[in-house]
Amino acid sequence: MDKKHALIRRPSPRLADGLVTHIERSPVDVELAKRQWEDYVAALHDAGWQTHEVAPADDCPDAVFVEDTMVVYGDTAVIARPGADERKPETPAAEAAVRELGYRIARIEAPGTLDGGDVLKFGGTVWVGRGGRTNDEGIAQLAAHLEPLGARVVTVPLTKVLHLKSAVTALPDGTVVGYEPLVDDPGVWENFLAVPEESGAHVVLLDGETILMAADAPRTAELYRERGYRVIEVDISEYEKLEGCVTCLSVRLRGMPD
Ligand SMILES: CN(C)C(=N)NCCC[C@H](N)C(=O)O
Repeated sequence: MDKKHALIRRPSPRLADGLVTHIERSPVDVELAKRQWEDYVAALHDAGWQTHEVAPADDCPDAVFVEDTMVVYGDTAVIARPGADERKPETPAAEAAVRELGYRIARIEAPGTLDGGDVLKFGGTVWVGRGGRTNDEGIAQLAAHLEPLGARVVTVPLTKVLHLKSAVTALPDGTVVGYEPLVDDPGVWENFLAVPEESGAHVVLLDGETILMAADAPRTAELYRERGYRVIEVDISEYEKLEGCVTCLSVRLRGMPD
């Protein structure tokens, strides 16, 4: 069976200067963060994923959150135009990495802004959070790129957290999971499931039965196990201090369950 592929980007030595918008800044232990990143990558490898490193961007504190640089749909990679100016230099090397892997490239252009973390895909539907980082023009451009490929693009309000995937992600069966106090409108999803912990709302699908999530949501992990999933937990405390979560640290490529 073909390996599953994911992009990753190692943390910058300036990680501790990463952006913080909705939470209080607290000191980041960069050495611990590097070890946590190695463990995250090892968890992907253990689950049968092959990783491809985007060239490091040592001057960009938030570059490790590589998910934000693009939206991949089928054989197309739509290169994001980050809503935060500090993050705009992150995209050229990310684009080079997916181009090298054979993706067709499309781009969000000014005045559009869009961060990959604002985009949740499942079964042909693409929900996009319109909030701090992604604007209407960015969403319109994404729709123009993806709708001809068969996607249905739905705009979702987002005011309480940084990115849509800070609020909700989807389980392998399509259930959308979220920590309700941080979800603007849970009614957007017919199959919404409220989880008891904030970081329990963030899952990376490793295969149809296996979920990767942060280690600080044990009650939610148990809930997922009760639903029959194998749950792998990783400690990403240093990234959470920068409003990062498990999804942000990779981009899953072709053939992945979204
Ligand atoms: C789903 N999420 C949360 C992401 N995809 N990205 C997190 C980026 C965090 C960074 N400090 C920033 O403020 O941009």
